[in-house]
Amino acid sequence: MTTLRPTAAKARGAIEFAAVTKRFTGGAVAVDALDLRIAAGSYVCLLGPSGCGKTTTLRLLAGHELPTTGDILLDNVPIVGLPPARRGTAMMFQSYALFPHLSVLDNVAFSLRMRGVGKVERHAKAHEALRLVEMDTYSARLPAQLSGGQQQRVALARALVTNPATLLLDEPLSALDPFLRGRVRAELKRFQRELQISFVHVTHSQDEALALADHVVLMRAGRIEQQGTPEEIFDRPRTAFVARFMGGHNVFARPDGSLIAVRSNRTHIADHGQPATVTGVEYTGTGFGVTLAGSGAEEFTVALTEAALHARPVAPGDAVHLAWDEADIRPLADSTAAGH
Ligand SMILES: Nc1ncnc2c1ncn2[C@@H]1O[C@H](COP(=O)(O)OP(=O)(O)OP(=O)(O)O)[C@@H](O)[C@H]1O
Repeated sequence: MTTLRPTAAKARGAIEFAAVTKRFTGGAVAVDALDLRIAAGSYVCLLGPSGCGKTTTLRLLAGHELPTTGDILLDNVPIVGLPPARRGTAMMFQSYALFPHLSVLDNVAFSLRMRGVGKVERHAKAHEALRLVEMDTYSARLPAQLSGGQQQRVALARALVTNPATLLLDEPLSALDPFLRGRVRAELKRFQRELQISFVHVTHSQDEALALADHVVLMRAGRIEQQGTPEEIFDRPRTAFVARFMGGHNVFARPDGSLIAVRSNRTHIADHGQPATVTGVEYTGTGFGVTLAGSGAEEFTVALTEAALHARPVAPGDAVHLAWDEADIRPLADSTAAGH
């Protein structure tokens, strides 16, 4: 019997999208000539605004959609011609997708039953998957008799029971309250490390992507706007879109029309510099967030420590200047002429 935990230290789940385009009938191009390589055993977050093609990318990998053109490989095997159950992928659905009338054990064993696996073997594998997520003692319960976090772990066991090389997760944390979200997030990361398979996780949340991913892929209109480690994406935004989407940055236009990004916590309120008017001051718990309006339609934010605000108080309506250090400038590839 195959085991869910790797015996040898061999990572699985290397993914390659080669020039993949998905055009839906009616003409919408959801994924546009996507080239993407994901290393085996890595945690990848697909991030981007609504409609940018994240879910379609995941569904192409799962086999729930077929590409219009291009190839997809999993561990060097072309998978486009394979049905979802034979691809080596598994999708983790929201915990509310558990069958309410089936026990935890039967929920987890369900996909094996669909594949014609005999009762003894499927129960053995379901118990193993439940042990992995520390839920085996609950195997006789119904989903309604579990907490939200426990249901989420059962949903994870249900996806892992087929021993996939890559686990696909579409907004897995969005239905959870903030406390549980943090806990389940930490567990997902731990399971991914232990299993040494790749996780491809679709999210709207910048924080989630930064906290979880080894590799962040930020999409825009069916293409990759920027990809890299969380630090690279956050600290070295390539375009104004990335700086704005990731948040925590201000985008300033220089007199020559070029754009730069400066982190909100490196933007200072000063005597000279870019003129701006304070529009709000909010306590954030770790300090204060000051929002400001520029001369045009621009909006800026400055993150101040409590000490900095008290040393130089500001209030809505104040006319101030914004300044930054040379070392904190991140030049952006686009310019005001590009229409941002
Ligand atoms: N079955 C479909 N038929 C036609 N167009 C579709 C279909 N599914 C998605 N699209 C379109 O493809 C584009 C990408 O959709 P997709 O669901 O991949 O985006 P997303 O980034 O996951 O968005 P969200 O964050 O809102 O879920 C959108 O413009 C969407 O309207």
